[in-house]
Order: sequence, then structure tokens, then C-alpha cells
Amino acid sequence: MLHSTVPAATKRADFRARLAAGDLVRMPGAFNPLSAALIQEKGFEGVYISGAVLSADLGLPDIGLTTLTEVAQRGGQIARVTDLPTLIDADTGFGEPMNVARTVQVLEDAGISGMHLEDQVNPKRCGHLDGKEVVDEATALKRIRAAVQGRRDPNFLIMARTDIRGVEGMAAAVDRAKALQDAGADAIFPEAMASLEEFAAIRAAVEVPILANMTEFGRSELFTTRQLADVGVNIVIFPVSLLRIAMGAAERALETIQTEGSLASRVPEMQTRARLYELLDYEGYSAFDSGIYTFDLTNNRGGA
Ligand SMILES: C[C@](O)(C(=O)O)[C@H](CC(=O)O)C(=O)O
Ligand SMILES: [Mg+2]
Repeated sequence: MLHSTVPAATKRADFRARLAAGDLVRMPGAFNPLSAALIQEKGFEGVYISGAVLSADLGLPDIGLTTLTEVAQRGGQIARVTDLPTLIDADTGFGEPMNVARTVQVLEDAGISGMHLEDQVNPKRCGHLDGKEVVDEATALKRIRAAVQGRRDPNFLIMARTDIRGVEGMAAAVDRAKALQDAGADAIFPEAMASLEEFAAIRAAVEVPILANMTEFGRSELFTTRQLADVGVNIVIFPVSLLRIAMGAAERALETIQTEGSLASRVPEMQTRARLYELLDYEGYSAFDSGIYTFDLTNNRGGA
């Protein structure tokens, strides 16, 4: 059935073990629990939970309007359906350092495996837009130290994201990454790197795992997983990609109803009822309570 039986502590330990083994951890962004199930089924190593997706989902711009409660609730809904580790976007931590410590604990309680905390000033911006600002080093380090202090499960991954590259350049990004590592960050997310060489420079500067953000329509070229692994990247996220694909398809479908009066021509692009039921594991629920499941997976047109 569509819930995970793997305890949160085990997912976190698995995440740590995978990173320690040096494998590239690929984390597509789930835009809901169902897409997280698909990510696991397709054989990925982890699930990313994006702040941009959550705000877009609520019809909001990604400028720090979402609350910790909303983020933790959505994160928990996603984490509960997957056996994979989950990494969540904690933006600037939802307040001052003491709030950051509480954020870590709330996200731990939601069953999440790790979070990233950025050094932007509030209101934050998408890391790939102009006009963002970063806090000074002392403030950035205080956030990370507060997160580390608040953590109860030592395997909960505290990743420091720095947005300084787009504001002050690469030399500042290298310095900031080192300082964040020294403050206790378990991993570094260098935002808006312009080239593979820039990822390599961060790789050379720190010992902890580093993350590449392969968001579309941003500052970074869309490098392949092989290219990123070759320069020593350890985690890659495709944060908003599945939402963009789904929304692109939704737009085209709505236009088709307008122009053709029906969606008949779009049916071949749709996930079938049978496939949806397979993903939701209707059969598992039926085994739990016979009498629930009356649908024949071999027959796309029949049944419930
Ligand atoms: C990774 C990110 O923080 C997110 O919220 O998913 C965004 C993604 C995006 O807006 O494309 C980011 O700031 O890069
Ligand atoms: Mg974000």
C-alpha cells in the first residue's frame, strides 16, 4: 500500500551511507505524494521537496510567503509515501536562529531526511533571479550553528545553501562554502553556478558533499548526471521539473478542449487509469480488505 514502512531514522542513515559511498544521489522534485511514488518506482535515489513547487502549488510566488507549518505538512505527506530519503527546502529557516532550531525539529518530526538552509535576506528570491541579497557571513553561520544545535537525529542532513555567487562572485562563493562547512554544515548547495568549472571550484574548496541544482530556465546549463558526477557533485536536484512538465501538459489539454471540444486526441498522452491504480496499489488495499478492489488492470476501460 502507498505508505513507507521504512523508519525515518533508517532513511536518514541510508542517505548518509549513500553519500559516504560516493554515489551520485539523484533527487527529482516531487510536486505531490503521488509523484514521489513515481520517483521511487522509476529507480531514483531520493526525493526533493522544493519551496518553489510548494509555493506555486498554493498559487504563490516563491518569495518566502509559505510557513514552516505548510512546508512541514507537505514534506511529511511526501515522506510518508516513499522509502527514499527526502531533502526539503527550508528557505531561510523561517525566522531567527532560534526559529531555525525549531524548524529542524519540526522537519525531523515530519519524517524528512535533510534540509537546506540558505543565506539570503528575507524576503528571499528564487536563486536564479536577479535582485537577491545575501546576509553577512556571521549571520549565515549563526543560522547553520542553530540548525546543528537543534538537531536530535545526528543523521538528519543539514545542508547550507549559499546564494552569494550571483551577488558577489565565485571567490566569495568559495570562501562562504568553506566557512559554512566549518560552522557544521553536512553538505553545501552552491546556488546558480554558471559552469562545470565553478562546481569543480566548490568541490576543491570543501570536503563535504555538494549539490547541483539543475533547474530549468535558470543560470546553470542543464548538465548531465555524468558530467556532474565527473566534477565531483554528490547530489543533483531537478526541483521544479515534474511540475513544469505536468503544467505544460495541463495547459495544452485545456487549449485542446477549447479548440477541439473534447480531449479524445490527448488520451494517448495521459497516464491510464490502470497505471494510476497500479501506482496507488489498489491491489494492496484489496488484500488488506477484500471487497475494495474490483478493477481489472488488464482492462483500461473497465472497473471502478
Ligand atoms: C531549488 C529552489 O530553491 C526550489 O525552491 O526548488 C529554486 C528552484 C527554482 O526556482 O527554479 C531555486 O531558487 O533555485
Ligand atoms: Mg527554494
